Amino acid sequence: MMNRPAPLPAPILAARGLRKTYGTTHALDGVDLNVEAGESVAIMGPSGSGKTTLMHILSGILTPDAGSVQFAGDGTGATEVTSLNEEARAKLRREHLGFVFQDGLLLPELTAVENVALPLMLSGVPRQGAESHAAQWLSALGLDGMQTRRLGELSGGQAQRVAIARAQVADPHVVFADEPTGALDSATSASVLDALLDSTVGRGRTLVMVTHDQTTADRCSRLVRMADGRMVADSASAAAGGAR
Ligand SMILES: Nc1ncnc2c1ncn2[C@@H]1O[C@H](COP(=O)(O)OP(=O)(O)OP(=O)(O)O)[C@@H](O)[C@H]1O
Repeated sequence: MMNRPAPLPAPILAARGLRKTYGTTHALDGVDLNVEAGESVAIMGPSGSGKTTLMHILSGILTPDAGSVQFAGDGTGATEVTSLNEEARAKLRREHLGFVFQDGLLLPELTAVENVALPLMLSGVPRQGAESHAAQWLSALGLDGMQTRRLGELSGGQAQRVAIARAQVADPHVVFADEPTGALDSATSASVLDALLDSTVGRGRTLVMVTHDQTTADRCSRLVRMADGRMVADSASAAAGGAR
């Protein structure tokens, strides 16, 4: 038994006062969000409510008009993502963040193992080492024997598993997923979601996921709801100590 509580770790992501406007549209209208390491956060809300904009700003794909995002997962203290230039944000994304999109976005001319190895090779890992690590991830995601298949030779669920392997291969602290099962039937969707959760929060990593699907959201430890560019509900603040 510990006789005093461990110090609270800093959130892995801390967003303050995020605003983003497109013309007269307030895509984000003052969003604050802390994400703790090991959480799986589902972001839900109507179409156009700002979910993707929020995720893109949290992950340094987009910069906000106002507000800040701090990332504390690279072992060097908190990095103010919003003050980095495009090149530094690209490096941070490549080395510390993973991405899974609805349509996988695999390169069709590359094999599964080449697609998964690519992020490592872009970070300077030699091809052989990158591909052997990629093959291990494909295997962990149930894709033994699929290494040399191209996108057109994979089912939708298999392609999403390849996309998950690619998102994990550089061992990112946070994986961002935008409707990762949105294009799949419900049985395939459930097994791909299992793979995504096992490979992220199952290993103590953090998952931030946009979804329209309540069943998918229910598998996450936390649910954040957006409406009109604002966060209108957060299960972590609804229950004392957070809903985990
Ligand atoms: N590049 C852009 N240019 C102009 N308007 C944009 C742009 N990106 C987003 N918007 C607008 O900002 C608002 C929020 O968009 P966002 O994509 O974040 O919503 P969302 O909740 O992810 O929607 P969906 O569920 O339909 O994907 C919408 O009104 C959208 O039309």
